[in-house]
Amino acid sequence: MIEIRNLTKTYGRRRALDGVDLTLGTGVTGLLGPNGAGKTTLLRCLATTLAPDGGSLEAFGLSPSDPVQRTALRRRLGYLPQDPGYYPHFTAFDLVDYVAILKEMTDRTRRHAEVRRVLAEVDLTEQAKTKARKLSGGMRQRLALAQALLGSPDLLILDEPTVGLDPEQRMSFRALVSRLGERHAVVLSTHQTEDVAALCERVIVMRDGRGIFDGTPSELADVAAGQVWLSDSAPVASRMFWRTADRRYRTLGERPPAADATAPGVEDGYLVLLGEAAA
Ligand SMILES: Nc1ncnc2c1ncn2[C@@H]1O[C@H](COP(=O)(O)OP(=O)(O)OP(=O)(O)O)[C@@H](O)[C@H]1O
Repeated sequence: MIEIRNLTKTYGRRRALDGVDLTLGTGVTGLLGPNGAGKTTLLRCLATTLAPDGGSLEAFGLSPSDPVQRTALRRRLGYLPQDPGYYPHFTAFDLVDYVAILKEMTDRTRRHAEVRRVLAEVDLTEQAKTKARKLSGGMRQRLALAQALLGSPDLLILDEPTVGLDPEQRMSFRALVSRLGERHAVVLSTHQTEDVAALCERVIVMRDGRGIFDGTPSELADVAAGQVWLSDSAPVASRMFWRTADRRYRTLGERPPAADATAPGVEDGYLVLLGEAAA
């Protein structure tokens, strides 16, 4: 459905994308990677808001480099950018309606029905008449998602959708996105390994403008197999350890004295992978 081949993008002397190859289908795909890895740049190319320098990108057989096909592609995608702007004095309804007008939904009755539908989908029906500036951060994030859902796009592109949400909001947001993943292709970027474990069928780890891992969350966790340990005292010889909720020490790497082996999680695999990539 989406084919990306050898995609490159350079800002000045900085290679933000350094030959990305990717094929995407339905379901939820997560892009994970440290700051500056190129996630936003890749999502912006996919959302057709940024032109790559080289390589090819095609979604649903449509290429954004062709103006006519680009317009057709835009009709089939919804995009939640990293910093969605909003007009503070608009109500939730008016904001989504405004985007619907920009999306060329000209029939007023049908457009308003669609605005009500997407507001209900993100559980903001009761806030429809509330001004955007009075909404909480989590509600505003859901409002931004609502505009991306207009017209039931085949492809949803979500750039760090869980940023700024509290744990409860994150949980309901994840439930919403995994529900959407049943019907749409969803690509999201995140710094939260819990997001990936909870809702992505596939995870791509990026670093320095390249994909360095492509697999399921449990395959990513397996990268740290045999390298995760729990002990009662702090491991003196290791720098990769942290306190757990049950007041033990979780160590990545060599086995500390008197430590028990434990099953790796997505975060463990991610950290080991980044450590290996940096070595
Ligand atoms: N408009 C721009 N002008 C110059 N450099 C840019 C621009 N946008 C991004 N970059 C650089 O390109 C690289 C990739 O940035 P990008 O925002 O795609 O990374 P990211 O993985 O999304 O990072 P983060 O997790 O911090 O959002 C970084 O080195 C960044 O500084």
